[in-house]
This record gives sequence, structure tokens and C-alpha cells, in this order.
Amino acid sequence: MKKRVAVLQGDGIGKEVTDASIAVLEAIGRRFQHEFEWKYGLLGGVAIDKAGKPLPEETIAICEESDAILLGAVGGPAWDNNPSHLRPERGLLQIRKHFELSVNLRPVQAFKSLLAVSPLKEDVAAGVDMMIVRELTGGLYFGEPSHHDNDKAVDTLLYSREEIERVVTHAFELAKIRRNKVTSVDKANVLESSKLWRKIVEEIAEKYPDVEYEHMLVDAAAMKLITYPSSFDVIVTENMFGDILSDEASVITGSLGMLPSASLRVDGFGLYEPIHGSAPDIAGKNIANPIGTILSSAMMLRSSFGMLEEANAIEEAVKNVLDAGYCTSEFKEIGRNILSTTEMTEKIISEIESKTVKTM
Ligand SMILES: NC(=O)C1=CN([C@@H]2O[C@H](COP(=O)(O)OP(=O)(O)OC[C@H]3O[C@@H](n4cnc5c(N)ncnc54)[C@H](O)[C@@H]3O)[C@@H](O)[C@H]2O)C=CC1
Ligand SMILES: CC(C)CC(=O)C(=O)O
Ligand SMILES: [Mg+2]
Repeated sequence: MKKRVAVLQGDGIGKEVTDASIAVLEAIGRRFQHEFEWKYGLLGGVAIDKAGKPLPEETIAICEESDAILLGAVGGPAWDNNPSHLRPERGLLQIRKHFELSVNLRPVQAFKSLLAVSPLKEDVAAGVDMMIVRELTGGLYFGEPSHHDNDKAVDTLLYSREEIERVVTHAFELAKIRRNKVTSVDKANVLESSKLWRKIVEEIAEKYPDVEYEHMLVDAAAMKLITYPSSFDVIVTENMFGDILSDEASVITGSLGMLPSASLRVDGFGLYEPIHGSAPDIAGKNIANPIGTILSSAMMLRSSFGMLEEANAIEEAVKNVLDAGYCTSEFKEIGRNILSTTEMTEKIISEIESKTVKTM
């Protein structure tokens, strides 16, 4: 059956990286005989410019009629001085809230062929395979009141029991099918919300006697991510800590452009996007790394469509292309074969197509 995907390209490199993902998914469709239907919607700065708001109703309607959402990134200097309700990032927060995408999965894996470019020593980065589970629809980015004037500013860090239980349970379930370890990251030595977080983690942990768990303060976690990253299996944390720690963790892979994500509702509906932003400094140059978005589409195939073999095919193609010595320009120190965004996409597609079984 045809899979309907809402495509929200957003701003900056958003179009370049979603175009790459769509080309790869089309190749998967040809190899495995699936049909995808792409419906484009406005989000972020382009939506403000064309429709007067960062998340127009028409975009919501397109997403509601779709089986999954593929997103690029939003934001850029053109809108940096806009009032809060007309910031591109507001549209992203609104869509996450509207679709109740409370669990954000950010897998971090070290690719062997890129270890040399990781600022970490090769033996420290080697073998890293962690899942950051970030709460996505609560916490500081959503709490009210939130405003500032010339003399003072306020943001509100609010979490309900239900919000914490939902994401922590997801983390423990994931640990069960991974390496049975959860690290819950908080700031319980200072924050009240973290004290409740910790209490709920302990309650939920009781239901998972085979899963080892630990609490870690976020400042120490930031250090340990760099000094001993392979010690982590599943990390679960609140919205802002997860946002920051996942960008930090991308350093292990050598580039922010490598990391995918899935933002999931409890019934499995999902939005898939790379963890990076709109990268205005490289937008329009055809040099952005499309791999984070391409791997996000593999997560879409697996989580939203149950297409496991197809998801594996994308991940294997990415790995093979990297192993063959190809990379995008941010890897120039090790770059034996530097490719543009479109060339990298073509390489990954050729790799997928090379495995196609020819039928007579
Ligand atoms: N999910 C989203 O839509 C996000 C949006 N943003 C927005 O993006 C805009 C730019 O924010 P920044 O702080 O510069 O973060 P950014 O993630 O866009 O870029 C940070 C650095 O990483 C590089 N980079 C990012 N993605 C890359 C890729 N695929 N390939 C190669 N290099 C890549 C950029 O060139 C830049 O040097 C802001 O307006 C920000 O609010 C930031 C983060 C997430
Ligand atoms: C608008 C921001 C919360 C986006 C971001 O940095 C992210 O989700 O990683
Ligand atoms: Mg971020």
C-alpha cells in the first residue's frame, strides 16, 4: 500500500537534506516495490514568509493526512529578530506539541571509517552505540510563563508525572531490547522537576528488574559522554538536557550532520528529522551532510512502516559508502573522497541499487 509522507523542508539546508532522503526512499521503493507519496508543507521561516505563521493550518492538515512526517530543519538569521510567536523554531515546537511527539530517539553510533576524524581518541570513540531518549513536549521549551522585558526574563520548567512516566517507560522498554542499561540524566541536586524525575525513574525501574539503571547529574554526564562514551546504552533525560547532550554526542561521530532522530507519539505515529539545525553558514552550497536525514528516513521505515529489511538496507548502504572512503566536506581532514550533498546521495543510492536482485 502506498505510504503517504508529509515533507516539511523548512529553512537553510532543510531542502537539500530532505531532497536527499526522498531520493534514497525512492530507490528503496524501486528495490522493494513500495510506493511513497510526498506531500509538501510549509514550516518555519518559509512558512512565516509565505503564510504569515511558522506552522500554518494547511501544514497540520497535510501531516494529519499522512502516515509519517519527514522534516529538514528550521530557522536562520532572517528571522532571528522576530517576536517569539513569529520565530521559525516556534513552528517546530508547535508541531511536536500538536502531534504529541513526546519521545525523541537520538541514536549515536561511531562509524569505524570516521573514527580518525572524531576529536576523541580512536579507542574512546570506538564501539559507541547509545540511544539518547529525550523528552520532547515538556520542560523549559514549553512551560508558561515565558517572557522577557528589558530588565527581567522568565522561563518555566514544568513536568507532570504523566510526561515523565511516558518517556522513562519508553527508555526502559528500549533498554530491554538493547544492553539492559538506563542512565537517567537530571539535575536533582538543584531542580525540583529533577527530584520528581528521579523518584519516577526509581518507581519504573522496579518493574524492570533485569535492567540496570543509574542516575547521573547532567554536568557529570556531559563530561562522561566525552571521556567514556561507550559506557552508555540508553540515556533518558528531559527536553533541554537531551537537546544539548545529543549535539555534544554527535562529536563522537565526527559531525553534527551524521545524527538522525525519530519523534514518536505513544501510538507510534512519528516525525523524522536530523538533529542538526538549518546550518545557514553552508545553506545552498550543496555541501551539507545528508546522512543524518537519510538515517532518519531509515528510522521512519522501521518505526512507522515496519519495513525492517528496507531500513537495514539504507543503514548498510551508508556504512558501505563511508567504509569505501567517501565523506562530505566537514570531514576534510580525513577526506580521501570528498563528495557534495547530491554526490553522497547518489553514492548511497548506487549502493542500494547494487544489491537489487535482478528478476528476468
Ligand atoms: N531542528 C531544527 O530545526 C533546529 C533548528 N535550529 C536552528 O538552526 C539555525 C542555525 O543554528 P546553529 O546553532 O547554527 O545550529 P546548526 O545545527 O544549524 O549548525 C551548527 C554547525 O553545524 C554545521 N552543520 C549542521 N548540520 C550540518 C550538516 N548536515 N552537514 C554539515 N554541517 C552541518 C553547521 O554548518 C554549523 O557550523 C538557528 O536558527 C537555530 O535556531 C537549531 C537546531 C535544531
Ligand atoms: C527549536 C529547538 C528546540 C530545536 C533543537 O535544537 C532540537 O530539537 O534539537
Ligand atoms: Mg538541538
